[in-house]
Amino acid sequence: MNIQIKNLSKKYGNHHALSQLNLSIGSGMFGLLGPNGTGKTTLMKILATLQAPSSGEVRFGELLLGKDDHEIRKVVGYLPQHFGLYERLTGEEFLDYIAILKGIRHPVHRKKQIDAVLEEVNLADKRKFKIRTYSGGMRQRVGIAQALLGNPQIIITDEPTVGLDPEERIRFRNMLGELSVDRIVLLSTHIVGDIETSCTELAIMHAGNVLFQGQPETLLDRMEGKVWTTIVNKQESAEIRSKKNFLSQRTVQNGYELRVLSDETPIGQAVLASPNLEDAYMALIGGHSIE
Ligand SMILES: Nc1ncnc2c1ncn2[C@@H]1O[C@H](COP(=O)(O)OP(=O)(O)OP(=O)(O)O)[C@@H](O)[C@H]1O
Repeated sequence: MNIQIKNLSKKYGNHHALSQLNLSIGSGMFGLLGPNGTGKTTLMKILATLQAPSSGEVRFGELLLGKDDHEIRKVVGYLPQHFGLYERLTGEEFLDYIAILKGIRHPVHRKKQIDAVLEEVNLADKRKFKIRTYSGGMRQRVGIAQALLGNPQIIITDEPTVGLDPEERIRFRNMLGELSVDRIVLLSTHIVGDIETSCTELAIMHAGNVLFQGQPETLLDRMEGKVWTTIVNKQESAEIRSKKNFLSQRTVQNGYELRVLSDETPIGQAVLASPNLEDAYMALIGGHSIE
């Protein structure tokens, strides 16, 4: 299974949320990275058949969005950004309810699937606990469990790591990584760290467009020799930060460590740094082309 998106556009009134977007998504974990308001949720909703595009084409293998939506819903599991859980139900009861809504009618089939998904998200031992007792990470794992019911080939998650503490975030990402071994897992996020450690491929989105699609390593290769770091005082820092090639700043013991984008030494004492994904993200979002 793969997803082919061609010239996809979505307008809300006069606002272009997506503009002629092209993406090709194969199996594995695919990260969709972009600032808030950039159109990620709109794209996820379109892929989950919850919203129609204004124009363009989306194919899931042979299935065409808009024509084969009933079939597409069987191959797609979706964890929305704002996901309501029934606090009074146990994890198991909630999944049973969703399984019925998904049309898994036979109680034996339902039980088998619920057992399997609870194992997959590592919640089997908490199945009899009420959802109101679950931590943020456990709630997101129930969210993935419901998306997995029906055994879809594609799992779409919209900003699933927001609100998780660092440990939960890492565990959650690892779990998505395991699920992506034999599926497409789409992870939308504005957190660079989510992508850095877990995605085999990524797209960087900004203002309804895709600025880059490919492997994280490709992006890092393109940044090689262009990222410089320098330690400066407060006044120098303010000066550099006002320039277009400024990437990021970190407070250190003897001042501020700045990272800047440049084809040659930007200032005397700057040294060449090993580029990271955040550098690439900041450069692309800042309007620099990285070829
Ligand atoms: N139903 C709507 N009507 C009008 N404008 C909308 C609607 N939904 C989204 N938008 C606008 O479209 C743009 C893209 O929104 P979208 O929610 O897809 O972005 P996003 O990248 O997912 O951001 P966030 O993480 O904040 O949800 C935003 O400017 C948003 O205000």
